[in-house]
Amino acid sequence: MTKTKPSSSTTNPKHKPFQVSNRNFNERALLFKNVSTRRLLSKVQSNTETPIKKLHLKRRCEDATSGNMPSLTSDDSRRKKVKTTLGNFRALCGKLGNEFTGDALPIKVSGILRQRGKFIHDGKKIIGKVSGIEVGDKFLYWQELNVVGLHRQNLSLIDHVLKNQNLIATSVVSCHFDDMDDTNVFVYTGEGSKVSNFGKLALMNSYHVKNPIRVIINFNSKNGGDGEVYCYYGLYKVESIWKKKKGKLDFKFCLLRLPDQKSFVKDISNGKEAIPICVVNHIDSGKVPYFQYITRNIYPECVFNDSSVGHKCADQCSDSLKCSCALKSGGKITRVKKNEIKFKLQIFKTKAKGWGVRSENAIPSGNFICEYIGEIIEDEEALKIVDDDDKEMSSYQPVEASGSKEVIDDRCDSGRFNIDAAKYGNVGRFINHSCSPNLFARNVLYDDDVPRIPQIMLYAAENIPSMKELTLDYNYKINQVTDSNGNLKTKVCYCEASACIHRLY
Ligand SMILES: C[S@@+](CC[C@H](N)C(=O)[O-])C[C@H]1O[C@@H](n2cnc3c(N)ncnc32)[C@H](O)[C@@H]1O
Repeated sequence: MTKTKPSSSTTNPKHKPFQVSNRNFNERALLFKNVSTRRLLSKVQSNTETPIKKLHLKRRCEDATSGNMPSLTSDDSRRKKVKTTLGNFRALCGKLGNEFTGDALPIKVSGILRQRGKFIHDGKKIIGKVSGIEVGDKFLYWQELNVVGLHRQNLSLIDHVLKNQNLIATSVVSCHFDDMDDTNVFVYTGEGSKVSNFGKLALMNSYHVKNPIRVIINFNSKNGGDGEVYCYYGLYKVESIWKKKKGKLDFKFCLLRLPDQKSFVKDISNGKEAIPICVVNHIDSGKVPYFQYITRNIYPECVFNDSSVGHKCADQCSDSLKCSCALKSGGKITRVKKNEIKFKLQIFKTKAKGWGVRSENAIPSGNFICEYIGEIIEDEEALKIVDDDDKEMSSYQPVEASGSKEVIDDRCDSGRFNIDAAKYGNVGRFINHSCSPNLFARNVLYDDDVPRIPQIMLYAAENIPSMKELTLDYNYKINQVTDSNGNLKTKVCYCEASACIHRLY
């Protein structure tokens, strides 16, 4: 995912607000003088007092429909239709996945569905809510947005329509998720080849018209093989426009979320977990430090180069007494089919330990909570991280698979693996240590993963009431943690358990 510096403030001195005069944007210029939009936009005047006038553009275009108009089909049945259509889309993708790859696959599938007349609201560009779609809905392909009528462009990030002779924006797709510290304010930078000048004009007009615009955020993971997810954030209106540099086509549009919509909690997993993971902070104004959310471990190169690495038991590890991997972990290897989070986990700010994790649902003992995911690193690297741990509360001690030193060894040349979740990780990276933990860790082999290096799965060790912090025993040995120079390191434990030994290590 492209990471940009958060820039939610509309008072950034670098980006002065600009206003345009009607003279610079008129249909005559666009239609008859063959003046390019670029040239027109370059005439945008900064710092004029004239309010932005509506930009007119005559073009043959289908007429706009309001999504809020009562429709013959009820919203419920439309929703069912949306779900069925998306189900069909994904089933077809699965079917044709061997014949078509990359972008060709969803394009092919969308072509088939169009031929079959399966597009919802086909031919209509809706302004406002699209019946059958709800805030928080996720889409796996750009083309799915088109099929359900949420965003009718296959190439452009800004969709638009002619309404009363004005070209106005109907929806925007953005990859700049990091601009959204607060989901009520959305700063759209509108950069890149997929933002047409018509799109920008439409957004400018929407500033004047104040029509609702659908905002769709694209989470694109480059690591961890998690693919793309598009999430519908709801309806917004253009509140202000900022011009970055005089004479250039660089604009920022500040969009505000419209009231009276389903409340929306930012999901720190970016839609990658089946159940969204929200962040709450009732302690201070601190934000969760940046990391990339992944749902699969990232393995070092040596794992793939070394054919001896990875589990190769002919009997698929069915006998833990014979299996070498299981023997290495004291016969403790478990097999699981799926590592999907089933409980509504929440990341929250604790009083003394930085961020922690709790569940909004009560968790019965023995249930799977989550995997501890990150980058698999070797011991030497892990030492460097121990060196860094004093710098800030939310630094990450690498967690050894199983938490005990004897378990996983001889995988890479230099020995054991540790999991470092500092740059890449999942919700597991926020689970704190307790001397009386309510979770326990197990090494498991994951059925479909190659190579089969054990992964760390976390389970409930007892019945856990809702909103109680989930904790783990980090299993550090007191007076045995040293930095890379061999100096002994200590850390105070703030777990507050009656059995607390007051030292983490
Ligand atoms: C895996 S992270 C856990 C999430 C972390 N609290 C955060 O804010 O991101 C481990 C770090 O959390 C802190 N921590 C976890 N449990 C703790 C405890 N019982 N007492 C003090 N600090 C703790 C330590 O700084 C430790 O290095």
